[in-house]
Amino acid sequence: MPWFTTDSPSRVINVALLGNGTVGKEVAQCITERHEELRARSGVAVQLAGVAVGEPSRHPEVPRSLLTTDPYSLATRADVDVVIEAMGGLDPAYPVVSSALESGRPVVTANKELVASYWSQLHKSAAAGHSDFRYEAAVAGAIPLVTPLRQSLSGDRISNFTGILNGTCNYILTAMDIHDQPFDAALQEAIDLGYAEADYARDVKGIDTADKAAILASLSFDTVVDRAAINCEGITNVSITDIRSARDRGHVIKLIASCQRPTHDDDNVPLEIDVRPTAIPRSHPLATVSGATNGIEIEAALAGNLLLCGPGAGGQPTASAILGDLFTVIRNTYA
Ligand SMILES: NC(=O)C1=CN([C@@H]2O[C@H](COP(=O)(O)OP(=O)(O)OC[C@H]3O[C@@H](n4cnc5c(N)ncnc54)[C@H](O)[C@@H]3O)[C@@H](O)[C@H]2O)C=CC1
Ligand SMILES: N[C@@H](CC=O)C(=O)O
Repeated sequence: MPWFTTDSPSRVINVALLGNGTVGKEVAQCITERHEELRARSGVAVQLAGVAVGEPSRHPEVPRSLLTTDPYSLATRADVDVVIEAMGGLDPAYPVVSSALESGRPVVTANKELVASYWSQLHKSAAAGHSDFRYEAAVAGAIPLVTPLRQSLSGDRISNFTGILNGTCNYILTAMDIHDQPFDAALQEAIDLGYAEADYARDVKGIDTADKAAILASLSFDTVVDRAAINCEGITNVSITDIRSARDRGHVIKLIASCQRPTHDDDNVPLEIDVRPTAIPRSHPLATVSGATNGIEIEAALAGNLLLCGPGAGGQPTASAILGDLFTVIRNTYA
């Protein structure tokens, strides 16, 4: 039984893929190599209409006819049904994604900086164009988190969350703790494994974690978080001595993001989002979350304590979340 029934049994969905780096490459590979399997399972044929990149010569595996350096023209082309944005950054991502949404095209993005910085504007663009807007891949890689917050937990009342939301930082801290590895060597490994942002300062300074925490807080507490107001401290000042001294006390240092619902539901009381390296006891559930894995504890009135863990960075885990969103928007828009 296919996932969708459409007006045409051979419905073709044309996807504009913006970005063919660590994440985009994996998405492109799944769409092309698993085309028949996905068609049999879903009931629609998903194909790449084009791939926007910075330098076409660096992508010999993509047919030249599909490559473009103009993401705006590709995303708003008349034959494009869905846009997947995996370029990163704000420019041109913001004007391209908002135009696609306003013109009625559903958009799936992995770009947390974009979603956190332009939360209200992008949701307004989606509403104006009656377009589905999905960003599961933007927070904690493959862990289903955005969809559970938007759907499964929407009738509950979340009181707080605490999480490890950056794979690069957790990889570095784990390597320093378990292997006594120097910071720079561990960072280089995280970059080589495809975990780090194009500008790795966003990871190690805690900026990426703050973007993700802002998205989670907006979803958890039905509010619009002022991203610019979040103070964050990254892991650049965490030394091997700090790690060893925490270890001697039975603790482990993690980059923790936390947020609590204000005690009074008063719009004037700002949400406090905290991002900082924190020594937690080895018995804490997040203490065993190691390497590029992410983990988040969510406390809700009815559900109680939830602990979600899984691969938080890397091309394949992120592609998993993007493909899930892709089939959700196809189901919502074309089925
Ligand atoms: N690498 C990871 O583990 C994860 C990354 N993400 C997010 O996914 C997005 C992409 O990340 P990566 O694939 O790691 O980055 P990347 O740097 O490996 O790839 C970026 C791609 O976008 C293209 N691009 C950049 N600017 C462009 C422009 N102006 N016009 C056309 N193409 C352009 C580049 O040519 C490249 O193909 C970012 O928003 C990142 O935060 C999200 C979850 C995990
Ligand atoms: N650079 C990010 C990638 C995933 O969001 C990280 O390390 O977590």
